[in-house]
Amino acid sequence: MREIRLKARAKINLTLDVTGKREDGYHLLETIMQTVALYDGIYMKKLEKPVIKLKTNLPWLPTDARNLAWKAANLMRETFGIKEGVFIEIDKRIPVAAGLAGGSTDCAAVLVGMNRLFGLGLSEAQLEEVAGRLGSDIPYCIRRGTVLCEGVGEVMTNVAHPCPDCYVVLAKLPVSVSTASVYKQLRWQEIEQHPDTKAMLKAMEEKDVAKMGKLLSNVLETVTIELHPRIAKIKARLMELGAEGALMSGSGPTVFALFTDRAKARKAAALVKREFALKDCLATRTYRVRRELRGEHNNDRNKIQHQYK
Ligand SMILES: C[C@@](CO)(OP(=O)(O)O)[C@H](O)COP(=O)(O)OP(=O)(O)OC[C@H]1O[C@@H](n2ccc(N)nc2=O)[C@H](O)[C@@H]1O
Ligand SMILES: Nc1ncnc2c1ncn2[C@@H]1O[C@H](COP(=O)(O)OP(=O)(O)O)[C@@H](O)[C@H]1O
Repeated sequence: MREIRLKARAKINLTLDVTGKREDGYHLLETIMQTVALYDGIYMKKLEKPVIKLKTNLPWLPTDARNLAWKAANLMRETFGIKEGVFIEIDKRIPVAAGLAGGSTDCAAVLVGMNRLFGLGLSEAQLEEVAGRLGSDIPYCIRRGTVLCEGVGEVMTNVAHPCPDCYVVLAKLPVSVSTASVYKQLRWQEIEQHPDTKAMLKAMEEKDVAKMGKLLSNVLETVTIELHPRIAKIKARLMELGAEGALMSGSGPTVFALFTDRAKARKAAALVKREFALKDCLATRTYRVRRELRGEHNNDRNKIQHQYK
């Protein structure tokens, strides 16, 4: 194989709780992650020269070792003694620094692409292990689907009954939020309202999107909404426009809202985009991976055949 095209999909956090802090300062999480259909296009081609060349459609995005996709290719070359080089082109469609794991998912896709392009034969479990060396939510971006993530994101459990298919509006304020400063400002011991993760899993089992909407909860909102109160206004407007629920994703600033009706979701996205003068506001849908389409919730990672579409 000389070249490959992959779709690196974004994620949202349906619930996000902070349950403690590690000795190194990282916060311990309990979060239900969900893949959405929105993706960055990734094209990879083998090069004879031993170099990593990266190109993106965003002129200001770094294309050197600061880019997680570059880091992924580099780590794979070093770890597995790959002599040839690789050209990577990223068609960035996921808003950057948005709480949608755009960089992490590009990184995961490049790990998958290197595995296939160079015939390394690594299992999903092995890819997840390599991914964990590059960032805490990158193993999830390898696995995808509806996954309960604990630890700092790397302890993953496939959810028995994944999120029912529904429409998702993503609305990002044009502000940048530093994940590091959100965690730093979070007074996790004083949090009063914690997500009810078990109830969310039950609502998914019942395929009850309305119930899920009411249970959406993210403790990082307390910090980011204080910094950017317009996040709360966008949430309220999306609810007025018929959303079953609305929440900030990850450390923000993107707000997502769940809809059962496609036309309503598209209309809400168009209206919110105009009313709040947003560059990034669109309607997408939840994305299920093959194991979920087959009704499996196998946590034996070695048995899961890797599929990355
Ligand atoms: C908030 C979440 C939820 O899914 O997603 P995003 O908003 O990034 O999408 C993640 O926990 C984002 O994890 P990750 O992507 O690894 O965060 P990074 O930007 O690498 O971390 C920046 C800094 O945030 C702090 N940090 C990060 C993760 C964590 N569990 N606890 C922390 O305290 C650390 O100080 C770290 O140095
Ligand atoms: N391939 C990439 N795509 C987007 N951002 C990247 C990438 N590689 C590195 N970054 C850097 O990662 C930072 C966080 O971006 P991103 O992963 O999109 O945000 P988040 O973690 O909030 O979802 C950005 O400041 C960006 O410069």
